[in-house]
Amino acid sequence: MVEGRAVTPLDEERSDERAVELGTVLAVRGLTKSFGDTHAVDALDLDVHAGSFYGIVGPNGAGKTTTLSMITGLLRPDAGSVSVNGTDVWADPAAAKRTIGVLPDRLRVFDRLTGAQLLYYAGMLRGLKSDVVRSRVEDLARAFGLEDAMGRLVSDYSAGMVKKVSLAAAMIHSPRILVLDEPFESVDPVSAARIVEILRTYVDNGGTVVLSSHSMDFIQRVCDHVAIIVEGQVLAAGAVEDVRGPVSLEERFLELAGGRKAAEGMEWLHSFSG
Ligand SMILES: Nc1ncnc2c1ncn2[C@@H]1O[C@H](COP(=O)(O)OP(=O)(O)OP(=O)(O)O)[C@@H](O)[C@H]1O
Repeated sequence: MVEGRAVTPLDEERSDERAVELGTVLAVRGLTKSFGDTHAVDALDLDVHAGSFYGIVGPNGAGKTTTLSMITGLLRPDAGSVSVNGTDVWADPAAAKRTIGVLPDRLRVFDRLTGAQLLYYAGMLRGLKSDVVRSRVEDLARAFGLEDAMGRLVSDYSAGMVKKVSLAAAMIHSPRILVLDEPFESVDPVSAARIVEILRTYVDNGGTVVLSSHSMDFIQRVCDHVAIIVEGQVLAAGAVEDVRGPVSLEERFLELAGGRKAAEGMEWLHSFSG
């Protein structure tokens, strides 16, 4: 645990109401999940304040997707609690999900629909009125640069376009918090810049973004807070400047995740056959 870590015993005693009063939109306590012998998430704590742009980083298999899936009510934890905007996600999933927009990893979308149908369907599922949905679909298509693709089947979209339409679907009900698992994977730099702008405006207006990414540069540039997760535990969390200290976030990450030893013991690779 390093500087900037927000969790104290006092935090743990804090009621959900008090957490909201203090501006904590997401409070995770002791979250745990195993798959057989694999301890994917191990008593993980996390606090995210309203209006944060919060990045979650960690090596492959660190437990990021498992954590985000439990936070968004998609995967039941073995132990621990998640409170979103004062609602316990696993005690009242329906209420919690109303306030969350989610872009899951390895997303399966209804790709036999057109982009417009998919967004319309997402809005109707969220209980919005038909005319509201129609106007939001138009706004989202414009914002994500998908106007020309709205009439085409999602199955014919490129990987980046699927990401964008899925992100648009996650936002249609104006959630208080957006939880995005690797939102920029497969997205071109121009679209990524556009998405960042949309997310920044959302955050500037009081929304909260929690996203996972493998790009330290992106997290350092865009996020105000970061948590480094290794082997299912938070090793460092807090304001990006506090977590990185005098070095770059990438260096700090490599230090904590122990990524410098990888090439040792691979001398045979340089012996070149034939
Ligand atoms: N459904 C599952 N069944 C079995 N093991 C799983 C399952 N989901 C995740 N795991 C295991 O849990 C661990 C954490 O996986 P997770 O997908 O959460 O990592 P991650 O940090 O998102 O990784 P990446 O950066 O590669 O996406 C891994 O060891 C993974 O193999």
